[in-house]
Amino acid sequence: MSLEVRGLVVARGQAPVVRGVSFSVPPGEVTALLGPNGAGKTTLLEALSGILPAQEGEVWLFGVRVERASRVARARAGLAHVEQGRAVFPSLTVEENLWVGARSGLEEAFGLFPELEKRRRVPAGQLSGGEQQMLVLARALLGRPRVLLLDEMSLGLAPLVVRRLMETVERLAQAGLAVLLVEQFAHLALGIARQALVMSQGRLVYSGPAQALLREPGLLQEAYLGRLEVGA
Ligand SMILES: Nc1ncnc2c1ncn2[C@@H]1O[C@H](COP(=O)(O)OP(=O)(O)OP(=O)(O)O)[C@@H](O)[C@H]1O
Repeated sequence: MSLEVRGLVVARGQAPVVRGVSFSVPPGEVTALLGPNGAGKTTLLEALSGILPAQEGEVWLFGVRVERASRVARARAGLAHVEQGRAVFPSLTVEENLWVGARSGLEEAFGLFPELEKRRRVPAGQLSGGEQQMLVLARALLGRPRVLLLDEMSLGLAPLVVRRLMETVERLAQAGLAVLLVEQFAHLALGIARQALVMSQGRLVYSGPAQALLREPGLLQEAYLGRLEVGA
């Protein structure tokens, strides 16, 4: 397994927001992490990448325990986290934004996103929302991660643009990456995922094949409402 999580508890202030979550993310596929607003998905990703501390539980990256390791150490171990919010440096050009990430790998990034190559000397603030998201993703990939955490890339983007991003995510997984994808467009996420996890009120209420949720929309609805047991 690329990433393994056991009994993870994470708090915001005094209140536990992630309450004993266990799952694993294998290489070479997308695992979708779904759930209603406030379920704890962002908090979970932040604890995985070391932005927030874990109160209890274990996080394993390629067989090494990292729940007390720094953010930088986890990044060095192969973890990349694309946070919510699409933060680019607006006054820097596309190229300069990528140089902030690394000095090499630019052509690879442009291979993945030809849209960006055409606009490499344009200030990132002038890009469309979709192009900015491609830039953020390209920057995360410059470090050649082996595990990729993606938090709601689609926020505020048109469905067509989201589809384009999902296709790229699918290709990245096919090339060997382990992807944990938090996504509001549940059907698009399930369409490229093998496994799905659904969180509700800090707990995992579904953990199983993505296809099962796609085939039975009622199941997804029940999971969102927190009426399913894990593994259902
Ligand atoms: N910075 C914060 N300080 C205190 N509480 C927070 C903070 N951010 C989130 N919370 C609370 O933690 C809980 C989980 O929020 P989180 O953002 O992790 O959920 P989410 O599933 O990612 O939802 P969303 O889709 O809205 O981002 C919510 O009850 C939220 O109100």
